[in-house]
Amino acid sequence: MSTAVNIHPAVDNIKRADAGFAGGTLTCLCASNPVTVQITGQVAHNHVCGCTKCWKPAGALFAQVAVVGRDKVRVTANEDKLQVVDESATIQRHACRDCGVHMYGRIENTGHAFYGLDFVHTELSKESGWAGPEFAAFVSSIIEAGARPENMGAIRARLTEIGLPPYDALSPPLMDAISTHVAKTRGVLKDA
Ligand SMILES: N[C@@H](CCC(=O)N[C@@H](CS)C(=O)NCC(=O)O)C(=O)O
Ligand SMILES: [Zn+2]
Ligand SMILES: [Zn+2]
Repeated sequence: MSTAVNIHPAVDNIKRADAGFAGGTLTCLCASNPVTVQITGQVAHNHVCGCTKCWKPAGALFAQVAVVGRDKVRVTANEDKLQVVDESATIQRHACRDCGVHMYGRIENTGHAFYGLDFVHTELSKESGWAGPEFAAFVSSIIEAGARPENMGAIRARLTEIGLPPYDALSPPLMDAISTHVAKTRGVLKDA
C-alpha cells in the first residue's frame, strides 16, 4: 500500500462511527485560552475537501469536514477569539484569530440547500466515535494551493485505495441534493 501521498493525518487509518455516539468538544490549537465548541450529536457526510477555503492541518493536502445541525453547535469558551474568515463566502467560517483553526462554518443564507447545517472538523476533538470520511471533494482544487498537476493521478489513486472516492465538486448525491433544492425553489421540479 502506497503511503507517499499525505492526504490527511486522520485518514490513513479511517475511524468508523460508534452507534449512539453523542458528540464531543472541539478545541482549537492554542496552548492557552483555547476556543472550545461543544457538539451534541453525531456528524453526517464527513469527507475530505481539497478546496483552498477549508482549514487543513499543517502539511495536509486536504481538510476533513462534516456537517451537523446548527442547533447542536455551541461555543463554550473564548468565543471572543473567533472571527469570520470571509464574510462574502457562502460558508461563514469562524476561525480562532490566534491559531487560525476554523471552529465551525455556518450558512446564514436561509435559501441555501444546506441551511441549518454547520461544518465542523471532528479531528479537533479527543473523543472517538465520530463518523469517518466517506469521499473526497474538490480534489482538483488542491492544485490551487500548490499541488503539482502531474501528481493528481497518484493522489486520486491513493484516495480510491483508502476508500474515499475522489470528486472534483461534492459527491453525486450531495450535488443532486443541491440541484433538487434549486429546481424546487425555481418551480421547475414538483414533488413526485
Ligand atoms: N476551487 C475553489 C473551490 C472553493 C469551493 O467552492 N469550496 C466549496 C467546498 S467547501 C464550497 O462549497 N465553498 C463554499 C464557501 O466556501 O463558502 C477553491 O479551492 O478555492
Ligand atoms: Zn486558537
Ligand atoms: Zn472546502
